[in-house]
Amino acid sequence: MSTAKKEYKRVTVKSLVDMKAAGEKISMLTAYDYTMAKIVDGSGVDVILVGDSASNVMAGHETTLPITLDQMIYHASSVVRAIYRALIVVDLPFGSYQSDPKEALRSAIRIMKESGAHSVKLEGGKEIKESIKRILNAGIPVMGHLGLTPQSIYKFGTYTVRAKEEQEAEQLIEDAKMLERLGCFAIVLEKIPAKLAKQVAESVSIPIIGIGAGPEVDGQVLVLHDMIGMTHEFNPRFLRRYLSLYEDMTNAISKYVDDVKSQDFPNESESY
Ligand SMILES: Nc1nc2c(c(=O)[nH]1)N[C@@H](CNc1ccc(C(=O)N[C@@H](CCC(=O)O)C(=O)O)cc1)CN2
Ligand SMILES: CC(C)(CO)C(=O)C(=O)O
Ligand SMILES: [Mg+2]
Repeated sequence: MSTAKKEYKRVTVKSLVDMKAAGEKISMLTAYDYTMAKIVDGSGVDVILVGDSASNVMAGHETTLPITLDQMIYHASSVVRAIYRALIVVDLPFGSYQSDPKEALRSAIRIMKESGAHSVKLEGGKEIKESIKRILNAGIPVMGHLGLTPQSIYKFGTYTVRAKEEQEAEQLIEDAKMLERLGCFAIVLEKIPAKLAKQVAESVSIPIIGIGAGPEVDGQVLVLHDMIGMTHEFNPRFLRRYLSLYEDMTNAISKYVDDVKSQDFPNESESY
């Protein structure tokens, strides 16, 4: 056997739009490091998001606001080295795009140049229209993010369901149509009523990826550490856990501690 790597057909922004047209649902998960990204990519996930949720999950911050562009680039470059198939999206962190469109483009360019990722994601609608236009003009694919936008948590004060009022719902549909018109390749909808999410997915031809947005959208995204049960104190109803790694790891690590204390580890076959 040669040492040639298995050839994968890469997921592209175009293949995602084609998947929506064909009715094939899109799977998306976060990853922030090489080892996890390798497992996620090898499992067949279509899109890997290097989310600014790394601020919570990796760094232990209360919100996504503190993570920096340099830190996002570090996470993204680690993920890029791991993947063969998935499309990689990187969150532009808080403060790296809100000041003006030129700064937004500079930040997006740094991500593309220094990490090797394929696209960026920005939170917001009409208020960041000019920034999105500029980034798209430079040939950088953009994913939108509407509904619950964690970078503006202090504007709302809570993580409750968004766009329950008629006026907010109409604005959200308007924003989604605008993002499509500008040329975004997909939109994340976070924590909004399932009925509204369905309506948005039917109103645009680009894929709508939901998190807490019900089943009638074009794909789903979750934070990896949530769905494998490592973040056991995070329990929103939209989360389905596929493993209980917090407990399993605690048990395994406790066993290791016991084995060291009792001098069961290492044994003869584990020694030289
Ligand atoms: N790890 C983890 N961290 C994250 C996200 C995630 O996806 N998982 N996503 C972003 C934050 N988004 C949310 C979305 C929903 C909720 C949420 O639903 N929270 C309460 C309910 C809050 C309320 O109703 O007032 C709960 O049940 O846990 C919290 C953060 C960034 N950080
Ligand atoms: C998955 C999602 C949409 C949750 O807010 C995200 O943007 C992140 O992980 O940073
Ligand atoms: Mg994010």
